[in-house]
Amino acid sequence: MKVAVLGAAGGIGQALALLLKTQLPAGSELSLYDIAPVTPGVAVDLSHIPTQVSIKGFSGEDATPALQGADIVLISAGVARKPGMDRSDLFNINAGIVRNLIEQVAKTCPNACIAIITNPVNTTVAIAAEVLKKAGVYNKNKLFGITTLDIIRANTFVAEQHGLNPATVNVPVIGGHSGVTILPLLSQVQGVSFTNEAVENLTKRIQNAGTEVVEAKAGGGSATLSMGQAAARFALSIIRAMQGETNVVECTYVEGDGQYARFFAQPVRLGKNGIEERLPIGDLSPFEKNALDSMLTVLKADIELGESFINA
Ligand SMILES: NC(=O)c1ccc[n+]([C@@H]2O[C@H](COP(=O)([O-])OP(=O)(O)OC[C@H]3O[C@@H](n4cnc5c(N)ncnc54)[C@H](O)[C@@H]3O)[C@@H](O)[C@H]2O)c1
Ligand SMILES: O=C(O)C[C@H](O)C(=O)O
Repeated sequence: MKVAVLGAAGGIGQALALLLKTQLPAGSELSLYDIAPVTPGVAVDLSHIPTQVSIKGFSGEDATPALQGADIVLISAGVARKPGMDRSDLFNINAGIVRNLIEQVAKTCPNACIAIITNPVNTTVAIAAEVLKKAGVYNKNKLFGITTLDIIRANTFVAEQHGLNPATVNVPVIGGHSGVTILPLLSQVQGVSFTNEAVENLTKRIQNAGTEVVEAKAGGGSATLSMGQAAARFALSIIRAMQGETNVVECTYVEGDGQYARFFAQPVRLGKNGIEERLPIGDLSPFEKNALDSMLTVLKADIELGESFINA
């Protein structure tokens, strides 16, 4: 199993690489790429951790050497938010970075599972899909936007509020990964009930949690460590499913049947070839139905922006 991390010298990339070096199955290969010259050094640093995971680092303009033979490509290359910015403000820089990297993935490891962290995720995943389509190698079962950070935040906040062990809480989060498009389904949390006021407040906090970190870091970037953990969990789930474990389910932003929007975050069952089954979002409360209806204009516009970036 070979996992490539693109953007590996960044805040997320380094945290993610550390978690993968210590948690990937024995015999795996970890390949780190970033435009930053420090990247081979990050790999040397991690290589001193005694695990049965081999690691190499690559820098410069060409990602190809890092991508040769990759089964999974995780992309966090790009710029992060500063206070006062929305994720959509990152589009101008990150759209071109994702396009360029996906073109190289399409040529070098077209059968890999590709998971995108780079914001704005609602749009960068659409960009990736269109680049892969143009190259004739798009497989909608192997392209993911990572929204796991929304799930782990929701689990943490619910557990804190109700005095529970967060490891036992599972909040499905659907829609997309920005503002109102992030919709936690609190009505589906087993064994916990919420007042209407608590649902509104918690939903807002989960939607705003990225901004909470951006403001707390005061110009020093956005979530990196929690995102490293979220991306590692998602990557390890893909790997467990590829290696034959059954019933591995994660919420992730994927191309589905288009019932709500072309791309939509929903639970999926992972398998040997990426998505095995897109699972239903289940019953929604009146609050959640209303929130779902109201997010769709924003989500569809985010997706169209990505599609037209490639096809215009
Ligand atoms: N999906 C999510 O839930 C989520 C959560 C947190 C952050 N993010 C996003 O992840 C991205 C990265 O965040 P970060 O905090 O790691 O930022 P960072 O600035 O710390 O790291 C980004 C890295 O990308 C590299 N890079 C830039 N252009 C590149 C290119 N063309 N090729 C290869 N590497 C390139 C930089 O050298 C840097 O090392 C941002 O867009 C951020 O908004 C997403
Ligand atoms: O909020 C950001 O800009 C980064 C990320 O999308 C997050 O949710 O923390």
